[in-house]
Amino acid sequence: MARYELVKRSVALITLTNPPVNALSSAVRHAIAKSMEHALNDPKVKAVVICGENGRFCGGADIREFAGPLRGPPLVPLLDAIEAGEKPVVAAIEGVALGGGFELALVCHYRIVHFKARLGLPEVTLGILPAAGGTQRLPRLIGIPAALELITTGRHISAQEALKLGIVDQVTEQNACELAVEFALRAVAKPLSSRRVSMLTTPCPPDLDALLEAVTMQVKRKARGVMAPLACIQAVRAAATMPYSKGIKRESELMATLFNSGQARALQYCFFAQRTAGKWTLPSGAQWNNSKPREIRSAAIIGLGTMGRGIVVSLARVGISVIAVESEKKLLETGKQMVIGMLERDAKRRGVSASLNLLKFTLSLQDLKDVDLVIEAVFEDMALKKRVFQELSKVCRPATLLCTNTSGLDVDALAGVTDRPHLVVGMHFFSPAHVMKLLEVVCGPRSSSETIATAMSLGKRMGKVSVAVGNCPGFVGNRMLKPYLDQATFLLEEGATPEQIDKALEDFGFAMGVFRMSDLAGLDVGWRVRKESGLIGPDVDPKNPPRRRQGRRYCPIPDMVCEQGRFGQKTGRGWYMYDKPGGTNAKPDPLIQNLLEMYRSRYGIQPRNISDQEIIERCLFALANEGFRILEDGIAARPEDIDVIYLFGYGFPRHGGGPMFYASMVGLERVLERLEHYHQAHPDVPHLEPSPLLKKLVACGSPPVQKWREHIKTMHSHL
Ligand SMILES: CCCCCC/C=C/CC(=O)SCCNC(=O)CCNC(=O)[C@H](O)C(C)(C)COP(=O)(O)OP(=O)(O)OC[C@H]1O[C@@H](n2cnc3c(N)ncnc32)[C@H](O)[C@@H]1OP(=O)(O)O
Repeated sequence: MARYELVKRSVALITLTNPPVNALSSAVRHAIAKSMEHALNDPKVKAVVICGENGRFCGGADIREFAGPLRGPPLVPLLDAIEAGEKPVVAAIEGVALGGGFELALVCHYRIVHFKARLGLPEVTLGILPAAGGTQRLPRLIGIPAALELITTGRHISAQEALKLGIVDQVTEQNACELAVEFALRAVAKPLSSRRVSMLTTPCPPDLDALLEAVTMQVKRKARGVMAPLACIQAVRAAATMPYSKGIKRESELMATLFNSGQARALQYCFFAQRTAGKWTLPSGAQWNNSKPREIRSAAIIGLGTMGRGIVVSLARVGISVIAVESEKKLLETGKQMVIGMLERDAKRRGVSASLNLLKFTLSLQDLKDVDLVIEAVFEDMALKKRVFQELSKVCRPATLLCTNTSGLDVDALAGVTDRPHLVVGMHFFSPAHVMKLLEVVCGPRSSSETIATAMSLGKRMGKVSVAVGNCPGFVGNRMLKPYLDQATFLLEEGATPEQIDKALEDFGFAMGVFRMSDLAGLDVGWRVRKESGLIGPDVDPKNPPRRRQGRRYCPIPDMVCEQGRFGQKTGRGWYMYDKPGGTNAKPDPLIQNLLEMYRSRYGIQPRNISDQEIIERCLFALANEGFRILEDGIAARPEDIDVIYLFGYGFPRHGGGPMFYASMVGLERVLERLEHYHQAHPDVPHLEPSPLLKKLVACGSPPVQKWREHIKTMHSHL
């Protein structure tokens, strides 16, 4: 857990050895304590260097240990003792120094950093605060404003920024450990008192209260309802107003308010869920660690609409040559200009040069014969997509992977029109594709494991969080969206307004309420899907009651909104009104209010007061209920995958953990009871009928999310 060596006859070299990130597990803390004691008591040792094995200093506390009882030596006294020791201690930082790892570096008297290393206090992203003195030492070292920013955002910084801020003493391109040993030898004769950060006086700005107030407001605006950043601010205030001995107690009290909170549990769950999602597995036994992806050097994108343009940018900026295809000259030229602009802006922001040389624009599919992979991003129309796939089959070399960016159409039906169904897979990006981190990799029944591995690995290369899902209408994300949207529109019928529903969801923590999100996405997309699926238009049986379709409750209000040409932000009108087409400032529209009133009086609906609790329960429990069905159907392999999709693709608040984790946190019994209640009140809404899996889990004593898989029969997995 930590290796102890004497080097250069007088330097104790302590190497943390806890792969993969040298986390401070109880065993590691124990080993550090023992090694330090040895070093401080051995007269041969004049100085100490602490480093981490395999080029990684330390990734912080072992997050997995947070779930159980705390064991092993507590970190604060251990770190205080290192700082107080009479022999100079140098941290040799390579790779990462994060969280408790950064706090360990802060108690060392000197810090030598490799130029590629990253440092930071990301505890806030895990729902806690840096409680091993981080909130007390960092402000003393770099001042309140800079410390506040780092601690409340959890941002990682580069070695260069750390040097500029005064956190580290030297940045090196050499081996940091070797340099640290030299440095330690030179430090032996020097006094240590000014190197003990906890003994420094915090440089305090004259307008401390105003600064703290401004940061509090900013945090509340950015992360509504999130507790940890507010606790961080209070801890930093203590660093400014109290001596270290008192500040550290305050830090510990504040940590106690967070440590066992639901938000901390949710955020820590998200950390691991995100990593679990990459570990896809198929019933055949093929999985992430036994399926080799192909190398992709060149790709083609068909269609330069909003999605296509974002995908081109995502590929080109990671060094893949891209041929972009459009059907008309004018569309090609517009798309080209937009892609170039996007890439140039992106490159400027990242301080690199735009990879425009990787791009080629063409009107001819014939130009695609040699590419490694094609992503089709044409209009969401099955007949059109089939024509494209047939054509691609003829044009591309037999080994080319054919991918579709459809947001819900049958990937296997597309595979079926090609000469290579095993090389067909869905790559469902989210708009804007160069910004949104989610990628659903849709595995058709005939997609080969190599094809899936390639799509997953390409997603990772583009910086996406890729989740493997099965093939069904809407896949995971959009399939679950339907009951969520339905509940929102039923609530409109019953008396709520779009603003009220959005506010309840945004107060819950969603980045955007359902109606603002729909306005952003464009209301015409769903309208077209409803027409194609026979819910509206000439195929509807005239004898059908007006608010029922296909034997269940149906709300036609979204169709009425679209009939007025209100397609959302792009037309300047939707569920809200905007200053102009493309505007983003949503204001309640009296015309929508009138429409709702007329609608209710036409159908004799007496509007009622609807509580925020009912809004949250009906929307979110219906969402999770569909998630349970998706698990039963084998469309998602694990609840973590569903949660990751909602966190990264649909703005579900991280501190809620995702719809499935949220359901488990509320209590599955409670979710079941509320769904039964709402289904009784609305028997014509099948989505409110509790899923068999939910009932089964409750009957089994509501196991934690991580154990649900054991209760799912995978007989008919679609993955
Ligand atoms: C209870 C004792 C009291 C302690 C009091 C002091 C309190 C301190 C608070 C903290 O320190 S909280 C932890 C702060 N640190 C972090 O948030 C860092 C989290 N890790 C990362 O950001 C990244 O993992 C990384 C270090 C930047 C490396 O990224 P990379 O992409 O290279 O690898 P990953 O796939 O993310 O991780 C590999 C592997 O390691 C697991 N892991 C990473 N960090 C930790 C950790 N701190 N604790 C436990 N496990 C960790 C990760 O889950 C992966 O595991 P897998 O099994 O392969 O999925």
